[in-house]
Amino acid sequence: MGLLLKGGRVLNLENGELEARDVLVEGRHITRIADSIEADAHEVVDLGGHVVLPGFIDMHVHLRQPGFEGKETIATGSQAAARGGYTQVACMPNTRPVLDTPELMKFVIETAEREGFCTVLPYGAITKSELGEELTDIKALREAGAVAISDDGVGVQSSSMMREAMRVAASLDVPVVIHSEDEDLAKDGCMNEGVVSKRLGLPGIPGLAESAMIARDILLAQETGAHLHVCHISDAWSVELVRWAKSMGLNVTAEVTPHHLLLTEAIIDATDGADANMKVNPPLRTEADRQACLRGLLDGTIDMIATDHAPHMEEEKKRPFRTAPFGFVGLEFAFPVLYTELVEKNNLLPLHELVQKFATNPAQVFKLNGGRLAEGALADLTVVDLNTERTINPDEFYSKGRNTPFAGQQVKGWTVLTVNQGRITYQA
Ligand SMILES: NC(=O)N[C@@H](CC(=O)O)C(=O)O
Ligand SMILES: [Zn+2]
Repeated sequence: MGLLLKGGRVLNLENGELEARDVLVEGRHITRIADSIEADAHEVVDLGGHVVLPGFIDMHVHLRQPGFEGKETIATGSQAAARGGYTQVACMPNTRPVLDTPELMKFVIETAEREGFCTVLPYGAITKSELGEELTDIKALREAGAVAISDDGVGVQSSSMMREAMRVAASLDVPVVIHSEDEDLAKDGCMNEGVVSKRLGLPGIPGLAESAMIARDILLAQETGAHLHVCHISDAWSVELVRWAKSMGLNVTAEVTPHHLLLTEAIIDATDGADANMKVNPPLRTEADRQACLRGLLDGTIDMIATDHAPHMEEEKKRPFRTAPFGFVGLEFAFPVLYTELVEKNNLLPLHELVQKFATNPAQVFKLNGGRLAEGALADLTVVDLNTERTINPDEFYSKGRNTPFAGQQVKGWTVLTVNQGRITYQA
């Protein structure tokens, strides 16, 4: 018995047309897409004209397991992902212990298969315990299923260590995914360095702490031939550097978060730094930085959207701005908030181009099986309602995290159905 999705409109990812089609899923694959498919002998879901998209892929999430299960688990985080229309997420290794061994790759993959609601692709750490002192066994991590390597949460400070990591990664065709942060420049800042941090008397993190590291790593990627992927880009010069690297033909890619595309430090200014739910790393920056990120996304300098879903406990986020942990949740509303702001309200790009940044591009860049809607493709898909406006309400989250500055916003584009490898993982 197959799963028959009747009466949906399938998005043509090339030309943006919405085509009235039925979609038949058998086993883990899409077996037919046609004007009308006979319903007998299949489980039928009526899509009522809603829009069928390839399942979203998020290359930057924190699932917190093992070690910080109070913040999130593989089960709750992947369920949040499914609710947000995601079918694949790549989880960062800044857990406890850090994901730096083949056994831990196996632990994440098997826990997700047993308890999860989407495909979970673990990152292996670049250095043991993310201490920046000793390289992990990158080959063994890859063989155990690491999607790429990253020390996300911290930057690799030592240039020679990063150079060696890129040499090994290049020889194994493993992407190097960087949290670019020069700790010496970032010191113990808690927000963007500038007029607002000065007014509030809070220690700042300059944009340079990010861009200087990106410059270093682009040069190392040039020398070693590694594929360099830049995480959560937030600064105008960083975007410029990635644009330059691409123009030189280097294998450099980048992601941006919904918050760096839509928010600035002005929200911290307006609330006098009283709410640590506005604290994230890299920090919300200036309007000029935000515009640069937006331009980078629109002209293809930035390849994809990633949420950097980073759940923390409510008590932790109630601490003063200076001492609360960095991070926002994002999986459950990333698509609606960007669809509403970029496509619906401001007409900055068409729907199918936004979807490319949510699905097609991450699949292509990281060579994943996904991001396609076609007969024979993996049945990873999401169905969204582009008409109904609803409020982003943290009380409804499947994630254990409630920490988001987007709470209360009214947005459209909510997922009504998610299918991961033929299995319904979310239904509104
Ligand atoms: N982004 C954040 O503010 N926090 C992330 C770490 C990270 O992605 O750098 C976290 O693990 O909480
Ligand atoms: Zn990071």
